[in-house]
Amino acid sequence: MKSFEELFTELQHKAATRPEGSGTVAELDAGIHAIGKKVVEEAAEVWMAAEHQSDEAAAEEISQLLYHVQVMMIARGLSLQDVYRHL
Ligand SMILES: N=c1c2ncn([C@@H]3O[C@H](COP(=O)(O)OP(=O)(O)OP(=O)(O)O)[C@@H](O)[C@H]3O)c2ncn1[C@@H]1O[C@H](COP(=O)(O)O)[C@@H](O)[C@H]1O
Repeated sequence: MKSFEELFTELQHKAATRPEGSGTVAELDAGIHAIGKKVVEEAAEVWMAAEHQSDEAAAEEISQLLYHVQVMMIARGLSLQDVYRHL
């Protein structure tokens, strides 16, 4: 299990070191437009899971949405602090 902050640190490291086979690197290379489509797709899956599926399924979809939002942050060069200061 990992926290939001720990995942963000891991993804920043992947972006910097670009290991072979990383889905994060592939998604970053696909660009903002493609990442945006994943964010919207996962947001819709969160909505559907929350309305129609189990707590476990909803939690899993939410984790995937958080992942893609973090990838978007890294693609835009945003830090956690850049976002947290709006919370
Ligand atoms: N937490 C995640 C994570 N959540 C979601 N995803 C990706 O988002 C996709 C969403 O799943 P779906 O069920 O919607 O599958 P899908 O629509 O069929 O997905 P695709 O066809 O787009 O692959 C998954 O297939 C993963 O590619 C994630 N990919 C990676 N991570 C974590 O990110 C870290 C770095 O991963 P890599 O860069 O791949 O090493 C690791 O700790 C991973 O556990």
